[in-house]
Amino acid sequence: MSERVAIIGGGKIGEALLAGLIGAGKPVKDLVVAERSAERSAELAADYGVRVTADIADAVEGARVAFLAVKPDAVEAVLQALSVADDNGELERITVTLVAGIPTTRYEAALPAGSPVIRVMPNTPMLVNEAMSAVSPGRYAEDEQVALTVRLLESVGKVMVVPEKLMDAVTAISGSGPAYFFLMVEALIDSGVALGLTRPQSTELAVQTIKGAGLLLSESGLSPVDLRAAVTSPAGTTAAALREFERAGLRHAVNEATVACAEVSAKTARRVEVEGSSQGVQLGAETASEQQ
Ligand SMILES: NC(=O)C1=CN([C@@H]2O[C@H](COP(=O)(O)OP(=O)(O)OC[C@H]3O[C@@H](n4cnc5c(N)ncnc54)[C@H](O)[C@@H]3O)[C@@H](O)[C@H]2O)C=CC1
Ligand SMILES: O=C(O)[C@@H]1CCC=N1
Repeated sequence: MSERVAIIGGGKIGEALLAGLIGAGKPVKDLVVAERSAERSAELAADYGVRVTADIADAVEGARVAFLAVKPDAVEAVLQALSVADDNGELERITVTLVAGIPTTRYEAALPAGSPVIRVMPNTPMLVNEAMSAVSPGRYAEDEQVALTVRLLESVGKVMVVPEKLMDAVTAISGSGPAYFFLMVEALIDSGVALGLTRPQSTELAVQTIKGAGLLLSESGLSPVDLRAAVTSPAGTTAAALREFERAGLRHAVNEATVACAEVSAKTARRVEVEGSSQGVQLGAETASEQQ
């Protein structure tokens, strides 16, 4: 892993990628972060010993891969900076976007003709090398460039290659998914306190339970249905709890939540375009709906 990697945007997901790559053995000298917030830059430089610059062109100079980890509404400014950055000569730079909802066609329209673009939907467990990342190659990305991107992402978790039309669904399951489980654990901790546990007791019980349940699911090879059945004794305590979840419409809530998430993802490119044009920002020619 000697390729130089630039991360543009040192926020939550940019830091997760940075921490994950360093944890996986990527030398800090091969990493650079472009971050516009001075406060955030100082934090990242102090915590990871990585070079941080506010200048995107400086960050991507000589980089084999440029990961984009800014919010969707900052993408256009980053693309403008990238389009004026020197090309890498022989070394073709791969633009790997971690941004939700903006299609590869948008980047391809703004970058020099034929630039390889790869869209990725990661998640924050990348911080502990347990990411789930879905990868969709753009039309100019070559197999070797996809393989390099997959290899980098595999060093911080699991990777699945999917057609780009599935990215909204992926975002609704794994991209935003960690938040659903954190909400569940939050509610479980509060419930434990209401039942008489101290908050530290309830937190330890709930956190170890979600960790153990996740490991059991991923390592046993059994389905969630079988594992749930194994916990549920006839006329027992679990059956009483599950009946209340069903009565409250948990499955329906999960379904509605993921549909809402996917819809926001699908509308992101159009929203950014409308907001950008109302602020006089020019975006690339193609929209998400043209691409899908
Ligand atoms: N947070 C998450 O769980 C996930 C986020 N994503 C995607 O990752 C992207 C970033 O999300 P977060 O890390 O949560 O946001 P964030 O707001 O924590 O980080 C964005 C960072 O980009 C920096 N930035 C903005 N414009 C810049 C520029 N022109 N040059 C340099 N730095 C610039 C900001 O100062 C900020 O530190 C989003 O597009 C989101 O859709 C994808 C999967 C999961
Ligand atoms: O909430 C968001 O928009 C981002 C994308 C996936 C996870 N977080």
